[in-house]
Amino acid sequence: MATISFAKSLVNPALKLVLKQSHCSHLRCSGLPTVTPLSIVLRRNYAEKQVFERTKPHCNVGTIGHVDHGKTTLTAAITKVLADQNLAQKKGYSDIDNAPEEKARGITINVAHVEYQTEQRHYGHTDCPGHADYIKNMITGTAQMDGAILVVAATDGVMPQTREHLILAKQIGIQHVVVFINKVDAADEEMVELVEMEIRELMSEMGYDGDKIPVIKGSALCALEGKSPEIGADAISKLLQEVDSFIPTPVRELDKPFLMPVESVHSIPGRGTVVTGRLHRGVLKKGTECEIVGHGKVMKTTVTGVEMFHKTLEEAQAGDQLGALVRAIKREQIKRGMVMAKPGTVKAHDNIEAAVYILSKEEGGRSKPFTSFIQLQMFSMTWDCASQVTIPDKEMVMPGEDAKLQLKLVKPMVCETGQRFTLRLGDMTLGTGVITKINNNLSEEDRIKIMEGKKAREKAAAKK
Ligand SMILES: Nc1nc2c(ncn2[C@@H]2O[C@H](COP(=O)(O)OP(=O)(O)OP(=O)(O)O)[C@@H](O)[C@H]2O)c(=O)[nH]1
Ligand SMILES: [Mg+2]
Repeated sequence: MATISFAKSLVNPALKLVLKQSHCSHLRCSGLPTVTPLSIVLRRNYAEKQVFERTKPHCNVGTIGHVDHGKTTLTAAITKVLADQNLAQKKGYSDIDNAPEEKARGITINVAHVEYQTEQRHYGHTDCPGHADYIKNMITGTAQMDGAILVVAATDGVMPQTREHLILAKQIGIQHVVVFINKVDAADEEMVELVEMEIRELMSEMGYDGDKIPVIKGSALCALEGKSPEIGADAISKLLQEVDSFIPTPVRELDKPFLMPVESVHSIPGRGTVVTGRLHRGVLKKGTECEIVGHGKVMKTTVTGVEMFHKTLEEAQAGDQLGALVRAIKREQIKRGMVMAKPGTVKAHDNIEAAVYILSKEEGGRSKPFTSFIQLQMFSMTWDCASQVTIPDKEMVMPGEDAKLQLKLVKPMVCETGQRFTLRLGDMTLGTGVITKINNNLSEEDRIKIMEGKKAREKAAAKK
């Protein structure tokens, strides 16, 4: 967030509104520091003025793949090829590999944000220096990717981290992946073909359309060094064409159905009940029908007025902090943590799966591992709820590790796949995660068991 306000303070005030309506609102509601998109919309011209140049749609991509397969070399090569067409600033390998440290929810991630544009779009591109950084970045969404470029070296083929990054990409909802088979200068043709078959098979196994996925073969190093254009610069241009056409431009937050997590509720004499919060996505107008969901309730109502800074307004947009006057609902019926949304677009769930990163001790986490049946408090949007944890595929999770977890909540709360959350134990943040799957809601019997477990643990804690 600090970066965003810094960037905003550089903007001519007349441009603030434009920024707010375009990208900032989207950034602000992501709740995590994101650097690239703003650096894209803000460009320094040399008369020392900031100029707003939003001429093309924006898309976030990143390189993923096994260690040493050439992700950073490819990132540098892309900027070089585009710089030759005046579409990017050339970044050297070391500019990218010395990625600055970033902190998201206490988690330290080394991540390089590079920007460039093609004729079609602006891009924010993420490259991380190490495997652990990729895992953390994908889970915490330090730079959310709308699509990914999977780099596979022709000399090695599919390797463990190729798989691991792809599994995670699929789980967290990255639906579009373009493959770059790298290092073809160092492998014979037959080998390259075998690697292509192997990768298409793996993509199908992961639930992607392995036959249709674009696979480009080339050499990032040749492109970076300006050698053998047919496998160098030309292959990079081909890759970028595929990225342009295969990865769709994301739907802007403003175009999605509205959703506002409830922060607080007030009763205003003579007017009624006002719900406050920040509009997470979409637009909200006076007269809109809405549903208020969470804490085991679903209520229908109509928004009869929208206010910002004590002034009424016609329409609030994603990112706005607002108050919404609602018809015929009492203050006592609405609670923080519920979600106000377009009817039928959100549901409360209590049985979910997630990809989670557990903080190491140095990152502020605890020093001990945990096992199944630990009870953790889950925080997401404005709600928090006790949850019982199951680790389906290992004995325990160590600090500094990532894991797949099943979380059973003591009451249904609004959850969606791709939604991010943190897990806390007492006053300590244990980890952060993203919802990857929603399972059928718990039976009454299951819920009672979890509640009993919760009470027993509370009793034990009180005794201590
Ligand atoms: N022969 C050949 N070598 C390449 C090519 N691309 C990258 N390399 C070399 O492969 C090595 C690893 O490249 P990087 O770009 O650092 O790989 P990476 O995937 O970013 O590695 P990590 O960030 O450590 O996971 C370097 O020595 C590169 O020079 C290529 O097209 N051909
Ligand atoms: Mg690298």
